[in-house]
This record gives sequence, structure tokens and C-alpha cells, in this order.
Amino acid sequence: MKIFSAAQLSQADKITIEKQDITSEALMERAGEQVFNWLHTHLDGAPVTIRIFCGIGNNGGDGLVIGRLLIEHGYKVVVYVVNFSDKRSKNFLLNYNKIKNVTKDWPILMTSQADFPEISDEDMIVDAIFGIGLNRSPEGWVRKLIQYLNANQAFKLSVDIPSGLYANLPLKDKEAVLKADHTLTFQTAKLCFFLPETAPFVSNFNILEIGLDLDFIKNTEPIAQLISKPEAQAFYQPRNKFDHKGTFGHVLIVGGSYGKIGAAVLSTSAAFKIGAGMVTAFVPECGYSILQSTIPEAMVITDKEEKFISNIETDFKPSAIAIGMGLGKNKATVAALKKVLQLKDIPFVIDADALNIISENKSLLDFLPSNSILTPHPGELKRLIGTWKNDYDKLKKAKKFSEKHQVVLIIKGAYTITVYENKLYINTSGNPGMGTAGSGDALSGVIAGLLSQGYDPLLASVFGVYMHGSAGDIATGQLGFEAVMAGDIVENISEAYLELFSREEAHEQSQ
Ligand SMILES: NC(=O)C1=CN([C@@H]2O[C@H](COP(=O)(O)OP(=O)(O)OC[C@H]3O[C@@H](n4cnc5c(N)ncnc54)[C@H](O)[C@@H]3O)[C@@H](O)[C@H]2O)[C@@H](O)CC1
Ligand SMILES: [K+]
Repeated sequence: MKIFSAAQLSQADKITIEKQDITSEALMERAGEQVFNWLHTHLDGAPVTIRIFCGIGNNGGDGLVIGRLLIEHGYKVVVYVVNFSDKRSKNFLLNYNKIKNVTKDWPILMTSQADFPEISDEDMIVDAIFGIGLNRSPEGWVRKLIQYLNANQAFKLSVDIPSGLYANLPLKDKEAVLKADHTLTFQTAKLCFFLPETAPFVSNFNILEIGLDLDFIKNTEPIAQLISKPEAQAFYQPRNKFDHKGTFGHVLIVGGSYGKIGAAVLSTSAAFKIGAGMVTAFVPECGYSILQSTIPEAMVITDKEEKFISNIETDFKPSAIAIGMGLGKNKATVAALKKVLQLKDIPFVIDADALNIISENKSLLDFLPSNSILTPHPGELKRLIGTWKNDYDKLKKAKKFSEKHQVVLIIKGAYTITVYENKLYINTSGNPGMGTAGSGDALSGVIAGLLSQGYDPLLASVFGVYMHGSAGDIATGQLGFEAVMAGDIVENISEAYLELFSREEAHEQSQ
């Protein structure tokens, strides 16, 4: 699914109005109706007091539509106008009059802190103060109102976006954002929903279709792509009857050092589970029996050194190499990394200590084969691209890095973001149970296993991240967040594949 900027969305609104020959008021009615339907389905007539706080722009206009529809359906509703300015939008005013026709009374006008209402913990707050038209941080009594609502225990539902957040610009005042319990957003999710500094204000969200122009959606380059199950299904490359293990390639996992051989074990088994034909682990001498006894399917080559890797040589040409997991940073290992990066025509996944070595020896960046995949967590990323002022600055720097070095950058996190040149792919699978040692090693193995099966580097990254997250979701479903270990993620890669297929069958059946 595409993620559009605030500017693109308002352009989509205009084009929709023109092409569908409807008024902007009708589009607002559609949006408000969608929120009402969601609420009506969930509340099912419950006698809860719903307090709707409306700004004076179109987000406020949505709030007025929602209020009117709820009142017409017998809900107990109190509508407030957060009257921070006299510049009310046209559609706000139209709906302001319409709601009065229903209630026979004007909504409650708020103009200062003195107007803050008593709110009970059992009430529901609908936040329609600011939408994606926010152009500066809320100030004065409106900022205080947001804090007042945040301090309240009542359930908070934000319309389109939590008030105070910009759809795709950095947040300036963290104290002036409504902390929603749920957000109902129109047509597409907003970029701020997925970034670490702003996502906590959004909590859960649903996307409500409001029928924006399909041609615009189809033909407009988005600011990011959201990767969920339908996208992952489309990425999957089916096998053919006459394929054999040679078709699925031979992965070389290079990693492990004394005390960290498990990292190589996890990557190796993940590469197998995602479907590599053969996997060879290149480890220090001390890893030999560990690998052979834990993964009998794997082949093992050992370095001449007992505890670290000093020279990587194989008697075959790997179809993909993942390097860095548990590798350590011995001086000899640095030289070995430099040498192996000079191998031609082999796709690389570069992880963990290999990334740290590169950060400490920036000249190695020149040796990165183009289209290599780098998988840093935030700490490793900082060492690689420098510090950032905010999430957007981070993405800007990551794009620049990807373009300059011609690499795929996978920024690991709650919503892992794959950066390729100036494009962003935001993953939606995965959960906090995956914050466990070795989880990243599993990801490197997964991506290398996909590369070896012929997925191109971008696809292997985006699909691999999704599958890794999906396996983690299944593991968490079985074990609970706390008990998940990286091995459980690897174990459930098979389930992740099956789930992808089962959805596909269900989809076919429903057609
Ligand atoms: N344009 C359309 O046709 C549709 C718009 N929709 C709604 O419209 C919203 C966008 O509406 P608007 O563009 O009117 O903007 P908003 O309703 O987000 O409101 C902001 C209004 O307040 C002013 N403002 C911005 N920041 C401020 C601040 N910090 N302090 C005081 N005033 C501030 C702005 O000038 C603007 O008038 C969307 O989020 C969505 O909820 C939906 O009704 C769907 C259709
Ligand atoms: K809002």
C-alpha cells in the first residue's frame, strides 16, 4: 500500500472532487460516515458519552459530521468547537449549520482554559482538532487542552491523525500531541505512524477508504510503500517441478568467533529454512563441531584460526554471502572482510560486526559490491551514517547513503524500513517479542537464502524482512512475547510460508 504525503493527499482530494463531480462537502460526508460506521459497529448503541473536540478546519468538519450521525443514531454526544481561530473552513461552516439543525443548539464553543469540560474516565473522546493541515505546533490554551485530554483516562479516538502530529514532517513539540488509543485514518496511513518518535502517539490504527481517485493512487509515486501480506504474496517466487537444489543456490554464511558461534548457527539454519539449496558455514576452528552437530544439513569450512576468522576461502562460488554475525573485530578479520568483499558477482548481506568494521574503516565502503544489503540496527546505523536530528533526518541520510554507495539499507526496528536509493519500504510484520539475541542473525540468513534462490537484492530484502517478521509473529502467538528466542523465529519460517499460501488460497476461493 502506498503512503502519500499531506500535500499529495490534499491534491488527491481536489482531483477526486473534480473527477467524481462531487462537492468537497460530499467528500467530507463520506469520510465522516466511514468513521461513524466504524464507531457504530464497535459501540453497537452503547450508552457511553462521546465527547467530540472539533477544530475549525476540515478535520473539525469531519468531527461535526461524525457528531451529527451519532446523534441521529441515538448516541449520547457532546460536541465542542475548539475555537482557536476565526478562519473556519467552508466545510466546517456547512457542517456547523447542519449539526445545529439536528440538535437545535450550537455546539459548545471553547475559547480558553476556563472552558475545559469535566470528563469521566468512562467517556470517549473523539479528537478532530487538527488533521493533516497542521502547519505549526499547537500553542497556548489549545496545547493545554491536548495535555488535559492526554491526562484523562477516557478512551481517545483520533480522526485521520492524532492532533499535533504532522503527516510527514518532524515533530517539534512532543507536549502538544494528542496521545490516541486508536486512530482512524483516511485512505492511506501517514508516514509518521511508523517512525519511532511519532508512532507511539498513534497506537493502533485502521485505514478507512474514502474513495479517492484510483488513477491518482495508481499513478502517483508515493513517499513510502507499506509492506503487508498482499505485497508479500506478490513478491513470492513459486518453485517449478524440475527445480533442484542447484536452482536454489549455495549460501555462504561467514560469522562466529569464540563464544559467538551460535550467531553462525542461527543464520545457517535460517538460510536453509527460507529455502536455500545448500548452505556452507565458514567459521573459526572452534565452531566446527558445534555447526556439524547442530545442523547436520550444513557444510562447514573452518578458518585456520581457532577463535576468529582470518582468511575466507572456499572451493566453490557461493550464490550469496552473509557476513558479520558474531564475527568479532580482530585485525585479521578486518583484512579478511576487505578481501572477501572483492569477490565478483556475488550478492552480499552485511551485518553486525561486518558493519561495525566498515564503520571503523570507512575506506572499506569503496569495496562494497553494488547492491549489497546492509542490515544495521539503530546503533550500527548511527556508526555508519552519523547521528541524526530526527526520524526524517535519519531517512534523508539513509537515502543519501544508499544512493552514494549503491546499497540496500535495512533499518531494523519496530517497523523495519528498507531504504533503496530514494525509496522507502516499511514492513508491518513483527512484534516486540523479536527483540531478542540472534534475531538479526536469523534475518541475515533469511535474506541470503532468498538471494541464493534468485530474488534480486531489493526483493530479497523487503520479502525477507516481511517473512522474518511473520515468523516472529507466529512464534509470539505460540509462546508469548517474553519467551520467544531467535531459534523460535527460525523454526517458524515454515509456518510463515504456509500462512502466506493459506491466505492466497482463501483469496482465490473468494474470487
Ligand atoms: N480536503 C478534503 O476534501 C478532505 C479532508 N478531510 C479532512 O481534512 C483534514 C485536513 O483539513 P485542513 O486542511 O482544513 O486542516 P486541519 O483541519 O488539519 O486544520 C488545521 C486548520 O488550522 C490551522 N492551523 C494549523 N495548525 C495550527 C495551529 N498549530 N494552531 C492553530 N491553527 C492551526 C490551519 O490553517 C487549518 O485551517 C484531514 O486531516 C481530514 O481530516 C476529510 O474530510 C476528507 C476530505
Ligand atoms: K485529529
